[in-house]
Order: sequence, then structure tokens, then C-alpha cells
Amino acid sequence: MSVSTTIHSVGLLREQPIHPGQRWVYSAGFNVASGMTDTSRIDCELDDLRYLADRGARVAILSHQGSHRDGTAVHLSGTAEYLGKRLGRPVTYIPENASDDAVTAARSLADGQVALFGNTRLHSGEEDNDPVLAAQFARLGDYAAIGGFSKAHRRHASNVGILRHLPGWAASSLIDETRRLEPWAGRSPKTPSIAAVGGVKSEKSVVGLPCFARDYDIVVPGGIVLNHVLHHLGYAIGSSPLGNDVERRAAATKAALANPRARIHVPRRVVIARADRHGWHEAHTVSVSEGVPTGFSIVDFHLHPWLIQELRRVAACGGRLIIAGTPSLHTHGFTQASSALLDAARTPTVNAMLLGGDTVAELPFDGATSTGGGSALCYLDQADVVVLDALRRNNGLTMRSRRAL
Ligand SMILES: Nc1ncnc2c1ncn2[C@@H]1O[C@H](COP(=O)(O)OP(=O)(O)O)[C@@H](O)[C@H]1O
Ligand SMILES: O=C(OP(=O)(O)O)[C@H](O)COP(=O)(O)O
Repeated sequence: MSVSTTIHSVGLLREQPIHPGQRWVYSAGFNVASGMTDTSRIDCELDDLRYLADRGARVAILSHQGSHRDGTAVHLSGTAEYLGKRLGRPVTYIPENASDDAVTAARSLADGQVALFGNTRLHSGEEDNDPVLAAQFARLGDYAAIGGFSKAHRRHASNVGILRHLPGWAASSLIDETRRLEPWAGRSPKTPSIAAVGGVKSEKSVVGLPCFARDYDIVVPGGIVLNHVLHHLGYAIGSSPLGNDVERRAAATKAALANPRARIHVPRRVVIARADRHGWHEAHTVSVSEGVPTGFSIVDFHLHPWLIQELRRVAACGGRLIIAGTPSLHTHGFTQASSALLDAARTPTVNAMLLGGDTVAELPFDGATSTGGGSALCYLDQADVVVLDALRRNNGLTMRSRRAL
């Protein structure tokens, strides 16, 4: 399926006439690490927010950040301040989003006013797509604009559940991100494709590894994806983490390695280190066949000479290179694998893209990026994501209200 098929029958925000006084809920993905080192997840929504506000709409933004499950969700007042500066108009922060007070605040917005409501992940029901919470979110407006590509693979109350109650349109941020990914989707028979899949999140093993093993020529597992690969192949990985969702990851790793179309890079030598609360110590290189001792974790790896040759070939032929998830613990100074891959990615002839919040924030790279890690992998795998599906299903609701717009 191509983008044109995927977005067919999805209502596009930019094609809607907007009138002063209309009440819009804008679903965003401002999941930005504290310190705001990378603000691309906020910046990508600015044009759509201006489109609404400049035409006099009253805009109630709902965004997620962190997770209720692990207690990392916090309030978003700093995000509202940054957003206000970028939009050139004050953005009020209203810490609630599912109460009568929140509804009153949304109703009292002036024409053209933008407000950021409380972090949706302060409620456990957001990640469970709780229908009651979704109905409460829907009370903040009469129409929904869905941005936040980074959560487009999540069936959550603020992006999917809300569409059971409000007619919804895709923000151009959402559509633009899917279009940008197109050149990296599917097979490329004429030029070589290499994908490095690392990081910690389970989508890297469950979606990314099988997708690239099917569609690309070479897959370079890193991060926890590599730990699973080595564990599956019977190597001792010491105290290297296997992350959450261990069984699903293990099953996906086994299936992806069973008969891959791609050549899988299994390093012969890895860098290991021991962690304590002060940082990483005793870093040294071992061969995977001798195994990682208990107490030590894999933090980096050496590239095989054949992979270095293949990276040169990608540069010579104008091939594709994706880095999804940091290959090694780059921010802790373990930069061997990530620097070699980044050097190749920076070669002007290579069609390179980096995917994901932490990957884009942590690795120095000025080329093409996606604000979604898991969502981009889901899109590359299926040419679709659950939010676009929910928008297509919402179409009847949208058509009825379009006549009223
Ligand atoms: N070998 C490793 N062991 C543990 N964590 C790792 C390792 N390699 C990379 N990481 C971590 O992976 C994180 C990024 O993974 P992830 O959250 O999946 O990426 P993204 O947010 O880009 O989708 C980085 O913050 C990095 O610290
Ligand atoms: O950070 C995100 O995704 P990513 O780490 O896959 O890039 C998104 O904001 C989704 O967040 P989630 O993975 O906590 O659902």
C-alpha cells in the first residue's frame, strides 16, 4: 500500500475551511525529553496550529509525554512556554483535561487562542484507550485534528478513542511524516539498503527487525535488539538487558532470524562494561564466543570488515541507510558502532534517515529524520498505522460535519 492509498478517504485538516469561534481539539505528540535538546516533535505541529489559530479557531491541545505506567509523565508548562514563543502568541497551560474545570476553560478560550491542556499520560486510561477518558477529552472541542505522528502506532484515548466522539481530520504533520518515509519503505532492487536497529523499545525487535530482515539487504542489530540476537544464537550475554516484553521480542527475534532475506550482522567482538550508580566502568572488548561475564553488559560493538565494505558500497551506489534506535550507548561515550554508521549516513550520496525520539536527540546528524521511532517502523512495515485507520473509520462522522463546516 502506498501513502496515497493509506490516506485515501482520510479528511485533511488543510483542506477544511476554518471559521472563527470553531472549537478544535488538537492531538499532539510533544513527548520531548526534559532539557528540550530536540524540539522537532513540537516544531512539526506549528504550521497546523497556526492554520487553525490564524483563522480564529479556539484550539485545545492534548499531548502525551512520558508514561503513566512507569511514572515518567510530568506536567507540560515548559512545553506551553516554548510553544508560545514559537507561535508568537501566548499559549495558556491548563493542567487538567478530563474535568468540568477543563471543559469550562476550553469553553472560555477566545477566538484564535491556543491552550495546552494537561499531559494525557497523567491518566492510566490514556494508554488503555479508556472510552470514558476519551469521551471526557472529546468535551474540549467539537472537531478533532490529529497530529502527533510519534504516537500514531498507539491506540490511545487522545488520538484513537477520541475519534469515536468527534469528527477528525489528519494534521499535515501526520501526513508529511508518512510521505517522508516513503523512499525507505519496501525493497529497493537496484541499490543496496542497510538498516541498523538498536535502542531499547520493544518495537525495534518486534517490528523493525522482521521488517528489515524481509525488505533490506543488510540488518545491523544494536542495543537491546543485539542482546536478543546474541542470546537467541546461544552466546552468553552476562547482565545485558533484554528489556520489557521479553517473550514477544524473543519470539520475533527467532522468527526474523529463521530465514531472513537480509544478511544479519552478528559482531564477532563487543564492548562490555559494568554499571553502578556513578556510571560505566571497566570497559573492554571481548569476543562474543568467549561470552559476557555476569555483572557486565554489552554497550557497543565492532563492525565486521565486510559491513564496512558494504557501507562504502551504499555510498557508491546511492543506496539507503536507516538508523532506528541508537546502535550503542552513544551518550555514555560508547560511540564505535554509532559513529561508523553515522559517518556513512552523513555521506552526501547516501539516502540516510534516523528514526525515533531518543535516536534523533542523541545522535549528531543533520539529515532526514522522523519524529517517530515505533510509529515509523510500523509504517515502514505495514504502510499504515492505527491512527490513519481510525481516521478512515471516522470518515462518516467527518462527512456529516463537513457539510456543517
Ligand atoms: N547496548 C545498550 N544497552 C542499553 N541501552 C542502550 C544500548 N544501546 C542503546 N541504548 C539506549 O537506547 C536508547 C534509545 O532507544 P529507543 O528509546 O528505543 O529509541 P527511540 O526513542 O529513538 O525510538 C538510548 O537512549 C540508549 O541509551
Ligand atoms: O517516544 C515515542 O516513541 P519512540 O520512542 O518510538 O520514538 C512516542 O512519543 C510514543 O511514546 P511511547 O513509546 O511512550 O508510547
